[in-house]
Amino acid sequence: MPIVTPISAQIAAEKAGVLAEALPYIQRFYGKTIVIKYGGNAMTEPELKESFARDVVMLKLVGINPVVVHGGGPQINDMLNRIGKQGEFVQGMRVTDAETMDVVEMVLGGLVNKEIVSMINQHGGRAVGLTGKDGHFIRARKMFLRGPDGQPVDIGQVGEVADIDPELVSLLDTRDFIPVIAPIGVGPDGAAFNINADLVAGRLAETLKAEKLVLMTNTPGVLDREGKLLTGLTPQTVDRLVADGTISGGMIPKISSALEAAVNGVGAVHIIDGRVKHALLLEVLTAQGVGTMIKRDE
Ligand SMILES: Nc1ncnc2c1ncn2[C@@H]1O[C@H](COP(=O)(O)OP(=O)(O)O)[C@@H](O)[C@H]1O
Ligand SMILES: CC(=O)N[C@@H](CCC(=O)OP(=O)(O)O)C(=O)O
Repeated sequence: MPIVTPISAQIAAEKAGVLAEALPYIQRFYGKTIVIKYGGNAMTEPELKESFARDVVMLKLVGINPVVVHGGGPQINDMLNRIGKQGEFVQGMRVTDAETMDVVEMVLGGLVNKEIVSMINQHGGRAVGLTGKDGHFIRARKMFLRGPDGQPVDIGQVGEVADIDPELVSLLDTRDFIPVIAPIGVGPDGAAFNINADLVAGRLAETLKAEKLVLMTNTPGVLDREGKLLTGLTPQTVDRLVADGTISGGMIPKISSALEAAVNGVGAVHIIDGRVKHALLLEVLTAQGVGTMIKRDE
């Protein structure tokens, strides 16, 4: 007879408590869509990637529809370095010439996308990888930034979302597939556009009328100048934090996309630390608020 070591009553109660805690969240999100932005900075150790894949599969199995939008900024930088090029950013957006666009498509649409798809599938999910070129479902237009003098700055083949057709993603959801989306859009003439993944995730969450948008990154959330975690952020507070330089770089498109989603009807928007194991599960299925919550108003 196999020998079974009994776990202590206390550990058993703790484990049962955690599992039972998930019930109201499963009920609340059952049949609903959650858009998850998986940032390139959160894709570090294999163990973390695996915990992410398991979390996504688990959400799907309990009846929630996870839709993954991934980034891959650091992975693009690595590939650019290999061909002797240096990544260059303006206000958190990559300056994208024709050669860089090829690398972006190769890395995001190819390597990174397929790694995530394959990891989810290895854990029993049915993930399908897409870029906005598939069914032309993410239509883009060229993005112009404003320089300090108010003049437009041309950063090349960088796009903003013009329009998202939700049909393809909804179809995959209803057939129990898990869409995994690379942030590449298509212009009116069929050209590819490099779009910041936070912007795609935010617009997709709005278009799909998602219950929740979770942005997974490499900080505990939005931090103040002393490194303290800020939460319950509103448009007014964010404007002030950007103006005084507390929020900078890649956090700028992230927070503006989070705010837009909150203002445009996405029930809950969170920026969380993707370097924490099972951060996604903790965020969605427990009362453990990990990270910064964004609110539409005071
Ligand atoms: N106030 C802030 N709080 C937290 N992170 C900030 C802040 N301002 C700027 N950042 C930077 O934003 C980064 C996250 O954005 P980004 O590098 O684009 O991540 P991701 O690849 O996950 O999208 C952080 O690692 C940090 O360096
Ligand atoms: C226009 C622009 O900047 N596009 C991003 C797309 C990838 C991305 O957003 O990746 P992370 O989420 O990992 O930062 C880039 O080229 O890096």
